[in-house]
Amino acid sequence: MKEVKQQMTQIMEELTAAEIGHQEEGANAVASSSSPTEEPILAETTASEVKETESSEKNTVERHWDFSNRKVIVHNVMKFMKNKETAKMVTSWMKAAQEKYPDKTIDFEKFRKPPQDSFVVITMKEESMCPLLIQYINENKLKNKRGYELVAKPGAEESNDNKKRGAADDTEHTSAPTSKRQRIIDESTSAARRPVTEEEVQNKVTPLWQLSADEQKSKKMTNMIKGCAMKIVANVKKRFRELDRDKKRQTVQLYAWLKGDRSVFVENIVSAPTPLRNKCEFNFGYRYQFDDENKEDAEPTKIPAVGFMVTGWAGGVSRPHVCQNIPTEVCQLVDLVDTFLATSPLPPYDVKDHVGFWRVMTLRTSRRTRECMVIIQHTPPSGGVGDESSYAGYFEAEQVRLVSVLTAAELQVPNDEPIKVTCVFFQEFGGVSHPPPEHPVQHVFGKKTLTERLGQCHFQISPGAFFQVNTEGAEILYQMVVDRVKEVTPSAKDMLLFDVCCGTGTIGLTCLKEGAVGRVVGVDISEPAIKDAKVNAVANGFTVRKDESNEGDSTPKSWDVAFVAARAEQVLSKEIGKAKEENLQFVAVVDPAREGLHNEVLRTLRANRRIKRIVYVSCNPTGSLVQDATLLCQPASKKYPGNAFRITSASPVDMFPLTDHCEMVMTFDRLSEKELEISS
Ligand SMILES: C[S@@+](CC[C@H](N)C(=O)[O-])C[C@H]1O[C@@H](n2cnc3c(N)ncnc32)[C@H](O)[C@@H]1O
Repeated sequence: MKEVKQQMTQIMEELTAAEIGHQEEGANAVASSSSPTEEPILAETTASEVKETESSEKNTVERHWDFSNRKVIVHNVMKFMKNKETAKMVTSWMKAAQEKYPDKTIDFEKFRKPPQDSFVVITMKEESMCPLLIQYINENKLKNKRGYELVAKPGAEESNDNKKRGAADDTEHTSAPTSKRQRIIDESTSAARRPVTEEEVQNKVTPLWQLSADEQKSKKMTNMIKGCAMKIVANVKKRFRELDRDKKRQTVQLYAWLKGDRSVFVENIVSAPTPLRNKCEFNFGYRYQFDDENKEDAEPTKIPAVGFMVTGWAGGVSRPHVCQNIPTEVCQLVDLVDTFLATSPLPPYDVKDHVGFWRVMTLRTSRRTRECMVIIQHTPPSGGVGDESSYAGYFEAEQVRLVSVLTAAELQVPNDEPIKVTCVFFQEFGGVSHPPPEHPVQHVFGKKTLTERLGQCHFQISPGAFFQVNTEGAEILYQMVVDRVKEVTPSAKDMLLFDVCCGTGTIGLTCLKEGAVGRVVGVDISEPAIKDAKVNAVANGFTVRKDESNEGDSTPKSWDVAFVAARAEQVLSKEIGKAKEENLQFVAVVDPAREGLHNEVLRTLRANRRIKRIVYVSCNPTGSLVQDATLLCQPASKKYPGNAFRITSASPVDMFPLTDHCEMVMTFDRLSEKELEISS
């Protein structure tokens, strides 16, 4: 504790307000097309160009990809679209997204559309606009002219692979366009190819693998203090200054809690006892074997395989065995699938040219319940996007053969009985990028869910439902939430918990089981997760509220839990309204995805005075948590009414040892009228 306080003081001294302010994105390196005959490869068009002259077909060639946090990539757009046509399409998305989120500003700065590729990269004016555009495109299931669904993703997510492809890609893109199949052949025989080293795999998957546990903790602590806690304080103070400048408003004095040096004290980080993941995702592709690595123009042998694609398609697939966060039973399954692929007539899917069959393998394992779920994603047997091949003749036989390989396996686990595969799903996906979580799966073997034990509860998990990826870490995280909820409980039975973004109901049900609250209302956008949550409630001994759509249901009137499958921003206010009819106190736990909470959810939480405490579990503490915390703590406004909150605890939990990620449990307590009083 002392150590952390010293660290905090030191950082406070080092850091000026300017340093923790918003960092502007670096300028893009853009070079003009050198030759008029050269095929313009990466056309970039700014929003002002679109607005000023729609007819402008100005193309420039960008030497380097720039995938910063303000970028959105939309896959499955038509190839060879004219610049004017692309501009029209992008502008129409902005307009529609703006209509959907009228209280936000959504606009883009520029876009790039490589003519022969089926994606467009859009640079938004601000980072916060990206999730809104992504949400609009993905949720509305926009389609291209051929009827393929568009898939929008944050540019940052695709940055690493593409950045690492770097120079090789530039060369390839600036040469004359070649046919898809020719390019595959060229690639596979490229003399420039080299084997990806084990160190590169570790650097990509577990970037902190060379640091000791203490060094990792110290690095993450600094990030949580500088990149999260201090940023929030700086942002809230900035809001006060802005209000001060706004003459129309009454001046609001800085709240007392923001005045000290240590407005937010960050507790010492607690780490998961093991880095092992319970969910691993691998790509199908080729492993390149070099018989003579020393030979300059050595040509590799292509071996179909499943594993990590750490340097993009060109680098091939690498074995995950060197990564310390991948359990041994998972590596054994990877080996088995590699052996299967060696004799499979169906090729791995080429993520670059969108041909081939086997795409992604997802494994979920539980060492506690000894279960293992396998999900195999593949292109439609009739061929994927732009793929003229047909795999239908082989698919059924190969499916049967793979299932029998998987289910015959006895996966050895240290000091325990072997684990067997308990369920297998296939997932047909014809899009270019990743399917959304609700994309259907086809059950082909065994159980339909995986069961995991956490604390005193057990949970069933469907293929499309979210579940924390580090079981032991999740137990620590949830206990922390239970403790924070218990702190405000005068009498647990009178306390109702709103579990916002509840997934399979884990947090709410754990709080109920631990006697921290008397009732839970959980909301999650994912239907499979909510179905699981309802089953989990009953399996753990609780009564589920009668579903209003299910008239004649014999569920008793008194209930312990209600789980609602909907967007939190659409139903939270209504659910709070219903709960107000009963004489209960409220506490909220929010655990959103990386984009953070929708503004409507933040507004609802602020406006409802009965919510005195919010426990915020964040997987993006230096990003969306900073924004959301600022909105909860800034002075009341028309848009965000209700007494502000203050941060009363900030506890980092390292759920992802060896990686840069860290989870934060932050407690927000509502300021009383007295605490809001103007003080000088
Ligand atoms: C980080 S997970 C947390 C799940 C759960 N609390 C747990 O610990 O397992 C985030 C959850 O937010 C859900 N989600 C995403 N957007 C949402 C929205 N707009 N409304 C409600 N839930 C949402 C996802 O389906 C996912 O289950």
